Amino acid sequence: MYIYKSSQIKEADKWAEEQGMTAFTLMELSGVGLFNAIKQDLDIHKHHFTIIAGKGNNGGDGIVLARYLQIAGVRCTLFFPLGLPVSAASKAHFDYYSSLGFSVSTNLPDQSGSILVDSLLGIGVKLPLRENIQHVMDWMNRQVAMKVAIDLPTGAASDDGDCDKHAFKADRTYSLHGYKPSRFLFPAASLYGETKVVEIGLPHTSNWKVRSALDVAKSLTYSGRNTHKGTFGHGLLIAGTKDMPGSAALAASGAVSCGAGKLTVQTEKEAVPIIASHVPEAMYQINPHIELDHSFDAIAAGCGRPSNDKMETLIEELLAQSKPVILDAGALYPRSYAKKKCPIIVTPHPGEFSRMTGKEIVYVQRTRLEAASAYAVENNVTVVLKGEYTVTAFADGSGYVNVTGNDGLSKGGSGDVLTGLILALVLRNKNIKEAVADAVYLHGYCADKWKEAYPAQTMRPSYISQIIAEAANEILKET
Ligand SMILES: NC(=O)C1=CN([C@@H]2O[C@H](COP(=O)(O)OP(=O)(O)OC[C@H]3O[C@@H](n4cnc5c(N)ncnc54)[C@H](OP(=O)(O)O)[C@@H]3O)[C@@H](O)[C@H]2O)[C@@H](O)CC1
Ligand SMILES: Nc1ncnc2c1ncn2[C@@H]1O[C@H](COP(=O)(O)OP(=O)(O)O)[C@@H](O)[C@H]1O
Ligand SMILES: [K+]
Repeated sequence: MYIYKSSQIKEADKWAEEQGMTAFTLMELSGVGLFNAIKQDLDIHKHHFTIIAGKGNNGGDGIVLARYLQIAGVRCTLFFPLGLPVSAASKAHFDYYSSLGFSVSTNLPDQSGSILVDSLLGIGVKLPLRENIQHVMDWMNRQVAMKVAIDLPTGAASDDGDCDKHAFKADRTYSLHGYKPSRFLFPAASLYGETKVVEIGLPHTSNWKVRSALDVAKSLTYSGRNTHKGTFGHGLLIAGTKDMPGSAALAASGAVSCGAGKLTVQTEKEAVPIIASHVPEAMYQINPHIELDHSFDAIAAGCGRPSNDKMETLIEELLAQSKPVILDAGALYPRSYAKKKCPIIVTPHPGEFSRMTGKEIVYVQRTRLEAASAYAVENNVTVVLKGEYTVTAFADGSGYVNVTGNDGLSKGGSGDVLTGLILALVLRNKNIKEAVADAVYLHGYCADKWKEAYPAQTMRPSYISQIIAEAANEILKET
């Protein structure tokens, strides 16, 4: 499924119009698409729909939906509390609707029917909400009904996570043509409820997508013939200290459980027996340097390591060699990647990303897609900006939003496991973009599997590696 900013939707509409697809027709396609999607999800004949429409094209979608519901014999009433439609396509649909003898009102009813549809504002919203609409929103939020938003909940921004305090709190949202970025950006994301995309027949042009099980399955099935441990790559994990051996153990377990052919852990001498007791498959190295002609196929560095001069020296060595490098935790600091000779993947959580970029965490969180993408393009690196709806942004401006994972992962050590998973999949898949996005998906999927069976709080980061096998099986079954 694709993600579109409001400017991209407007461009798509303009392009379609230039090809002869009028705004009136696009609105018809939106309305019929909404009707079909809602009919599929709900027993519409058992409900009474109250549709609250605005003066723009979001309101127009509500008018078309109301017509299809009325024609199907479903109880439906249409209200324009802000006044009658003003946009040309909405006016035309309003006239057609009225010509069929269906009535409308400009006053709010005493109470909503069992389904309340928010068709007030969509991507044309400019926050904050004006006073004239605030009381309408408050009335809508007070109603006891199933609350359904068209395109986006009124009062949520489209392209960032901003929202108004009077915004509509939807149980379900039907988004047209693609998700809007705010679906994945807090606080707006919490207004959407369950969200579905309604196709309206426009071709897809966005290079931002939500990663799906189908995309990931490829990574899990490749095995090959006549293979040996070298086939699946030799990874180097630079992680852990004598005080923090656990991070290295978690990342190493993640890497071997997810398919790394061979793994060497570079760590402090005192940490070796502890890590080895968790990961007997790994080999160990104490020398804290990387030679230019090393024999590893990919390197991950930083888990359980402090940010200090020693780390910076190591990173200079890493940037000078040519194999893919994953940088996490102590390896994440503001620096230039201009002289790098290798593909770089940085995996910050929002706090680390704020430290790397000098931007406030609140700003980072509200603009995660934009902020991660700008950094990836500017520095020619891959960015995995972690958290709920992890954003993976690539140097070519494209990216993925991840929808797997849950609060069971909100525990120290989850990020270390992810680094191990990314290392393993980068070793196995020459397509780094796929490898990174797949690792992020799989990591979250393991947590979702746990949460299906047990309370999220009982999840431990170390379980992720144990769940991978079953999770991989399920992903394959889903596709
Ligand atoms: N390809 C697709 O996906 C297609 C999408 N389509 C649909 O079109 C929708 C976009 O329609 P749009 O551009 O007409 O804007 P829309 O969201 O109706 O808002 C404009 C209205 O909001 C008002 N308003 C704004 N801010 C406000 C505030 N703070 N407080 C109060 N009022 C405020 C503004 O008032 P004004 O500023 O003009 O006075 C104006 O009346 C899109 O979301 C989708 O549903 C399809 O129909 C076609 C194909
Ligand atoms: N509520 C959540 N929903 C989805 N993923 C989450 C959630 N909380 C944490 N995670 C994931 O868990 C991992 C935490 O990483 P990080 O903050 O680096 O932890 P640590 O450094 O302690 O290992 C990230 O992959 C993040 O996306
Ligand atoms: K809406």
